[in-house]
Amino acid sequence: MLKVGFVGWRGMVGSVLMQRMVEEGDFDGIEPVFFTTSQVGQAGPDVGVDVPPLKDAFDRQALEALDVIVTCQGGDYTKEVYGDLRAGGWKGYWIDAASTLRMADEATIVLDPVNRRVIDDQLARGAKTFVGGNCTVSLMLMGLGGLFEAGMVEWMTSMTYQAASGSGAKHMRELLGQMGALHDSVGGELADPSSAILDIDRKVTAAMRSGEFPTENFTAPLAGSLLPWIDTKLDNGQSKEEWKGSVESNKILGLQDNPIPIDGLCVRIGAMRSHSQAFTIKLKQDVPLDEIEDRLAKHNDWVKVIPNDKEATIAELTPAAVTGTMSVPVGRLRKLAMGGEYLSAFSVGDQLLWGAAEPLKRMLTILREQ
Ligand SMILES: NC(=O)C1=CN([C@@H]2O[C@H](COP(=O)(O)OP(=O)(O)OC[C@H]3O[C@@H](n4cnc5c(N)ncnc54)[C@H](OP(=O)(O)O)[C@@H]3O)[C@@H](O)[C@H]2O)C=CC1
Ligand SMILES: N[C@@H](CC(=O)OP(=O)(O)O)C(=O)O
Repeated sequence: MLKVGFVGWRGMVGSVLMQRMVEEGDFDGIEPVFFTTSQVGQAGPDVGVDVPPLKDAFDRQALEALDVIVTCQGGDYTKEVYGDLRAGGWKGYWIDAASTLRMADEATIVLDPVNRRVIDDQLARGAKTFVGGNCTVSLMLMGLGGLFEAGMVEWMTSMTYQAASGSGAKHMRELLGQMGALHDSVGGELADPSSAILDIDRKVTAAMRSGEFPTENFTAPLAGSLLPWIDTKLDNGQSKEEWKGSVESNKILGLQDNPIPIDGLCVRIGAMRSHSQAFTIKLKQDVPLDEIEDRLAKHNDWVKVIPNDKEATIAELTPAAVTGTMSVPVGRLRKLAMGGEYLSAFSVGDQLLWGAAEPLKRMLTILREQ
């Protein structure tokens, strides 16, 4: 029976992972050990099987005794622990949500409905380090996997609409705080149907720009606004989030030697936990739309093609409809005015499920079934 250590299980990503593993009975047939950086000795989570008290996440001996370590603790933990463990000769499997190791040669980015072949090849070669992809990347590939599988894509842009959860739990709280502050600034006017909308707008804008507006985490208003920059700046002017869209996608697809150009702008919006993306896809050939829809729909069990009409789009292709579900709808499929080789698409997906926890959960299952 695999002895599996979980680090970061009580964080936001970790909690979603625990929830999914309990739902699918994934704790049967493994020996789970739970770790913490702050609550050593306290009771572990209720996952339906007996678990020992929480162990210290920096206890080398306890970590070295494991066959698998699954961590959602974040990049700082990975930096502090992974290198030393490997240098000390630990040969277990490391499954990680953080970006730290993704582009390292020894690491495989896991998204098995898209790259099971790559994962199996790496396992056969003795690879031991498996990392979940960036959320927008994983969600894009879950939605558009059929086109990549068929080798149809010449290049692609991805313009993202990313939810607050991608920045963490405090940011989700702050978004709601900002929404509340905006509402509070015009509570009286909203209760009065005859109040002038431009007065309401002026007051809301003043509230947003005031020193009291809660912006400690985002550093700027997000509610009622948006933030067209995510993560740090690279020398070429891309944000790091935009860079990931290209390098991680090609690594997942096993196309590093002949990468598909993928680029775009990453934007934070006031959604809670589902990321959306608008794509312009340059196809290698003018393929009929019905064939495209068919390939997309058949690629995996979670993608859902939404007809390109207003009712279906508004009912099914929004964060409000998708959050908390495993579904990755893709719609707004049509040929653009530039010509038959130019396809538009729009997709939505839960950033904490397929965007973070699910690929890790499934990698653990792949190891169990080996
Ligand atoms: N692949 C992807 O797209 C994504 C990856 N991530 C990765 O996952 C990492 C973790 O993200 P996220 O889950 O948002 O981080 P959280 O901040 O929610 O949790 C991280 C750790 O904080 C500690 N913690 C302290 N206070 C609390 C509290 N009140 N409730 C819960 N935990 C608490 C816990 O560690 P302890 O028990 O040791 O105190 C927990 O494991 C990120 O740093 C990132 O690397 C995140 C989002 C998406
Ligand atoms: N950066 C993503 C979330 C995230 O954690 O990404 P990564 O796993 O690549 O660091 C977002 O802000 O939406």
